[in-house]
Amino acid sequence: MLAVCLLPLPEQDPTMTLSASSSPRYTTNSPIVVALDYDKRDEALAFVDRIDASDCRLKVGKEMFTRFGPDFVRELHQRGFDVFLDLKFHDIPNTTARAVAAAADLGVWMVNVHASGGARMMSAAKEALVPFGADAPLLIAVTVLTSMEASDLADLGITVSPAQYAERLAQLTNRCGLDGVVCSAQEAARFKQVIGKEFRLVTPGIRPEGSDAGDQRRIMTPVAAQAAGVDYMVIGRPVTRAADPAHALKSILASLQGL
Ligand SMILES: O=C(O)c1cc(=O)[nH]c(=O)n1[C@@H]1O[C@H](COP(=O)(O)O)[C@@H](O)[C@H]1O
Repeated sequence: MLAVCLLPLPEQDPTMTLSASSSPRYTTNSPIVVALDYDKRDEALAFVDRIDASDCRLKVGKEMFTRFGPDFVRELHQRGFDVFLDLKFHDIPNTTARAVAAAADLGVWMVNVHASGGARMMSAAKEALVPFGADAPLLIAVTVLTSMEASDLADLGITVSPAQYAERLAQLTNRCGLDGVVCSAQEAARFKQVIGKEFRLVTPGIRPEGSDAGDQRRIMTPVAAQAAGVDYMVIGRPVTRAADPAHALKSILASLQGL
């Protein structure tokens, strides 16, 4: 099922350990997941080659996966990084379950589906990971995209607030036995309180003080997100579009360590 290849352990960081899986599963204390949304493979790898796998995990989303495919994920694994495969599956239960199993075969650390695909879809996805045992990736569900605000939901006929709708989807995700959700950091404190500390919260829409929100709407700074209890913060453009992306990542890490 999983291809077996031996990856060298980076010697410089004793906090990192490989699991039995063929891909890296590092226990890094870093809560940062950098969204590698580049349209050029070489540009993405030039950035990756300047950072350390103990500083962050990497997210491969629709753009890079569509351009460069599973081989790009394997390249990141070979460089020692854990990968969050962010393809936000949303389909009939059978198709979603098979896609999630394909992600597990690739050896990724985390994979996601849309919670709005419903309970049967999420349960099928969860079930598809059972044969992978301890090597299964974390399975999380997207609640309400961080780019959405109340008026966007109203257009869809949803009249509750983004926070209320996200909570409803998060509760459903939890009942289906998934590992956590993607939500806004603005919802994190409430979800930790009502769903529990073990339920992982992955939060995009992270913007360091003074950086451009762009298309994001429900945003928070890295420091505030950490204080709100998020487990993993997804950060893209504030790092990748910075004049010096590796330096931007280090600065955000330093701001978090100052807490
Ligand atoms: O699932 C995601 O990662 C995701 C969910 C969500 O609600 N909002 C969101 O922005 N994302 C992703 O997180 C990343 C955020 O990137 P930046 O806005 O550039 O920091 C993008 O790759 C999005 O696809």
